[in-house]
Amino acid sequence: MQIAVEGLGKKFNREWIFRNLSIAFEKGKHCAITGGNGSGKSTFLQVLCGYIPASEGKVTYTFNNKPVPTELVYQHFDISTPYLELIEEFTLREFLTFHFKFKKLKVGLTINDFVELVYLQNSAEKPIRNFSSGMKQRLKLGLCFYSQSEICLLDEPTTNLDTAGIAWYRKSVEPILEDKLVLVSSNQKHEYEFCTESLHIPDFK
Ligand SMILES: Nc1ncnc2c1ncn2[C@@H]1O[C@H](COP(=O)(O)OP(=O)(O)OP(=O)(O)O)[C@@H](O)[C@H]1O
Repeated sequence: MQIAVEGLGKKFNREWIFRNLSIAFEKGKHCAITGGNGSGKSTFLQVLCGYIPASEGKVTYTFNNKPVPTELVYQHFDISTPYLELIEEFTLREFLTFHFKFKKLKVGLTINDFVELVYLQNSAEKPIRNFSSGMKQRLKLGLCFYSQSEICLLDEPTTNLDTAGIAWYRKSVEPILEDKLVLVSSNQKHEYEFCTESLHIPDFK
């Protein structure tokens, strides 16, 4: 699996957020996307996965040596970002049942296993609108960790997590590193210590 980024640029109105950005992401080479607040880390991740269009350049995805059309790329990744909306009216169990009709849960896991892995076993029948921000964050991360997708995009993964939650994140991300390509947009080293590569967005102004 490979994601090739060539001459990528994104501007909002007349302001270039990044430009002339070329890089290749490959399985096993987990990458930290770094830069200060407002430098364009989230924007880069969203362009990468096709949520918002590039202003110039292109992103090409290859799986099993075959190119994947942009409109089908979503089948291969999960993204956790502060902007991601959950369906607040659903209970956790209803939400997971719905979500895993479209995405595949990791082989061997059940929805009950998932709920335990994200430490939400006492909240399976609770509406998501009543979750705390840390509970929602563990849910978002779990959706990335425990799916069959090959790519895991994590935007500020420990946002809203307390010390125990951060320890949970660090422990939970380790086992997925063998199966998935993980890209982490972050300013905090403890979120991306496992990464072997880095991309500093301000270098592409
Ligand atoms: N939809 C939009 N329209 C106009 N400007 C935008 C839009 N989305 C982001 N921006 C601008 O693009 C720049 C980069 O924002 P982005 O959220 O990608 O930064 P970031 O590096 O992820 O920041 P942070 O670390 O604070 O989360 C900012 O100046 C932001 O105001």
